[in-house]
Amino acid sequence: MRELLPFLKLYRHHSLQMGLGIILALVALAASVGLLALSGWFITATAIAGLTLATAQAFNFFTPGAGVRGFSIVRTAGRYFERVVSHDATFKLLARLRVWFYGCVEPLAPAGLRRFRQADLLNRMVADIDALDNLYLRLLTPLICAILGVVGLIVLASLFSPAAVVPLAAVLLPALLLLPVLFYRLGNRAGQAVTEAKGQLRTRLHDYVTGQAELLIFGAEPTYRAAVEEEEAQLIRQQSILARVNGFAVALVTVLAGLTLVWLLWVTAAEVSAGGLAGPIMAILALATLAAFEAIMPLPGAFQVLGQVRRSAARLNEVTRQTPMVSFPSDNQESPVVDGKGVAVTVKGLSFRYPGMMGESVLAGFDLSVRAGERIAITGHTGCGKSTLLQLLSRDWNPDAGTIAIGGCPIERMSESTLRNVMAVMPQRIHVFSATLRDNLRIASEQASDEALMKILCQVGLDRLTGGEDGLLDLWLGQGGVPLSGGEQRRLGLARVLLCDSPLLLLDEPTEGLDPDTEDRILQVLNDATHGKTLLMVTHRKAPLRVVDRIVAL
Ligand SMILES: Nc1ncnc2c1ncn2[C@@H]1O[C@H](COP(=O)(O)OP(=O)(O)OP(=O)(O)O)[C@@H](O)[C@H]1O
Repeated sequence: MRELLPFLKLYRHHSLQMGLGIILALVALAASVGLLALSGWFITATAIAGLTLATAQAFNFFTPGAGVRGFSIVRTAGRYFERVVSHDATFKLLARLRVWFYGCVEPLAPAGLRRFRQADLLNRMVADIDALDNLYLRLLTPLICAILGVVGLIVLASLFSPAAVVPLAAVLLPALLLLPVLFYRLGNRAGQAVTEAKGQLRTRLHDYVTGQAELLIFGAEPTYRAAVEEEEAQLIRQQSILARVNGFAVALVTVLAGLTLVWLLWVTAAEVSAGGLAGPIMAILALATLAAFEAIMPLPGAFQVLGQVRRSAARLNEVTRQTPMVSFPSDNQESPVVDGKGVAVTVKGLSFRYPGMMGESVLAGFDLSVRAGERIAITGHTGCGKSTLLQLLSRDWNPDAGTIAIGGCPIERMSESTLRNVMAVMPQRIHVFSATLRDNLRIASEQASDEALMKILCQVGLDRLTGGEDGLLDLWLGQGGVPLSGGEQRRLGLARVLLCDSPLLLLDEPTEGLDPDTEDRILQVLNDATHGKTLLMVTHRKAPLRVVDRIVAL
């Protein structure tokens, strides 16, 4: 159960509200037992009172009638407020869990997240965190209610009939101890498998849907669909095991309730015949026993989901317990010196190999010295490490050996915000957010006015896109909206870089996929915009070499 500890610690922040939820659940349970018990007594006592006219006239119908109504109002109100309070606590808890999880994930990107597929990570973030709400709602609350409900019933029984304590204690106490253990064992393996299978199915489905075009073109769709169906069948198999265990739990508790009732009636009937116990009290005990089994009923289900909850917690811990490969000092230990509009970049003896990579290092003892305001192109055969160099400069990874200094300051001595502010990066793959064109641009400069955004769009030639209803900046991009061509995506990436106004620009293939005319135009913009700035541009093409001062072959 150690995997649950980090999450239980987060529960502390909402302990008051969660405690109130449990108290309200207990109030609702007590009212439920009271309602059944009093109703049983009332019906029996009324029947007995009705045997003679004298007793019928003397019988007080009003007080127990009011009691029945009172209990039913308290039960309804208790259940209502218990739901409101406990669900509100759960939502707050889920929000805290998500923020905490995101806080753990962020420093891992990108190096530490490489082993997780996107859909799998999303599944952990959504479904596995959701599963943790079971811990409070379906496990903790029913368990506490069941324990207190059973103890309360046995104490109540002991007040009226010591003989009734025997069947109640003999059945309810072992049930309280054994049902959780039994159903945890029965549901554990299938529960864990359900969590795992849901993750696998979502990941496969995501691949199947996003790769639909390729699958159809290459005729691989039936094979892929069969794999998705196999994952689904696996999930259904495990779910049906859980459903059978659940059915068994309901049957077992129902049989136990029936047997306990018969036993209780047997011993209390003897007491009633002997005159030691009033008939209506016997009815109270019988119906209170049935109500107590209502409190026991959720226990098997609760412990059945424990396997799923533990697996979800373990899957989240797999992510959160990783140490970030790159860590930044919280405060700047040194600041880079900006010379004019640019910064100098010095790389000495840089070596790097991706974790788990076989063969030679991507970079081995690489040196580079770039003056402030110098513009260089980095060329070399495919796979020689050009993009890796840019990623090392922006600290996506730490080098295995060697040093990098920007503006005379070693990059590991800069806080993350200083490093991000000193450079603007255009990566090889541009991420287009499912958002408006304006929002996609504003990730580079939150304060940029619409005029500034339009000016940049004109410069990179994206002003010719067909605008949304409210104008070009409101055009919806991304998966759900208008897809951009490869060349348009590159120009969006370039527009972001130009908006940043940083002294150091790292551009990875900025003109890839552009026709010669557009490329010329973009290079002209780049030439004008990068005067005085330091530019490191990775390229395979000849045209961009026109705008640089020096070419470095890797
Ligand atoms: N995240 C990664 N994990 C493991 N290996 C990687 C990773 N990224 C790149 N590589 C490998 O490192 C080598 C250098 O990759 P890199 O992307 O830096 O090359 P490049 O020179 O930019 O290539 P291209 O010109 O094709 O873009 C390649 O062999 C590549 O397969």
